[in-house]
Amino acid sequence: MSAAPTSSVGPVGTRARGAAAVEVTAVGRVFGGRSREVVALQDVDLTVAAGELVSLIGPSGCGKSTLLRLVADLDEPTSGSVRVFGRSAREARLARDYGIAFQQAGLLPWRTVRANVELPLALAGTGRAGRRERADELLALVGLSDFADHHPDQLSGGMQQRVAIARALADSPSLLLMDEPFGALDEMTREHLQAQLLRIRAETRAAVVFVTHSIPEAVFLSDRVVVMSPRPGRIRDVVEVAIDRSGAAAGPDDVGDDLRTDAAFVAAVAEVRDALRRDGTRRAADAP
Ligand SMILES: Nc1ncnc2c1ncn2[C@@H]1O[C@H](COP(=O)(O)OP(=O)(O)OP(=O)(O)O)[C@@H](O)[C@H]1O
Repeated sequence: MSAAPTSSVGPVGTRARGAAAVEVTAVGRVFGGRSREVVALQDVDLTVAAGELVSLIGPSGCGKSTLLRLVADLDEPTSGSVRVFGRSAREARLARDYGIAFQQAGLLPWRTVRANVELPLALAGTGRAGRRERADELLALVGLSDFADHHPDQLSGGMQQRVAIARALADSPSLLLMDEPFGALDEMTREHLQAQLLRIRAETRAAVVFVTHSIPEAVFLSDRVVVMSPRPGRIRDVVEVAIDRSGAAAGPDDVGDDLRTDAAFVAAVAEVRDALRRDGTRRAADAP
């Protein structure tokens, strides 16, 4: 694997003023040796503005997770470049520019639920009282206040995932990278957390890159839905979602029902579905 150069524009390690949250330029990622090459991504260009919420959707194996991992500096591109707030993905990771919530909750089993949520704050040097207050606030948000002193193995998979989401939000990151974070949850919890994500995003103005298999989820959450094609993974279509979310997720019990029945929502769902079908990726829409 040869990595792309990761030198920064501007002073090393500083966030470029006015820079996009994510700027992916001509990125390719090839796995394996010459005889068994898998071209997971090819010629991918994607810009996510500060504060924008962009979903990636496409059939299994089209490279959604790979793209997210490149942004998170968990992997390096074979070609092209990835920049986060104007600096390299590595510098952004070291500066804790983003929070991550992936399919696997990835909690530390020896720490309590609260201590897991507090972890990013501890790394950031937040004092004990501040950490506890923020963790308890986030655990209330994801409906787990009663489990703060439990350990992860005492929780269901869905509950563990909610802890991971709370942890990703702990340090109020400017960018959230989320890989099917609600995939394992029951429908009611999923809709609740989708609505809360909109609310959190409105409050924090964080940019979000969100991988999902669900067309309604992508449309409900996103300013733009990026439709990817099967291998080699490329961006084939971008659907703008111009729905008015100002009334969505008004309170903790709101699940965004008004938005989900809105004519513009229904039309956008149809548009994304058409885009997936045009690309011959009918299997992508496997969620309600
Ligand atoms: N570490 C790796 N080594 C070899 N091949 C890999 C590796 N990671 C991913 N791939 C391959 O790259 C392609 C893209 O995988 P990726 O996980 O990004 O797809 P995806 O769109 O997220 O899939 P899903 O929707 O099923 O999660 C697949 O063909 C996968 O087998």
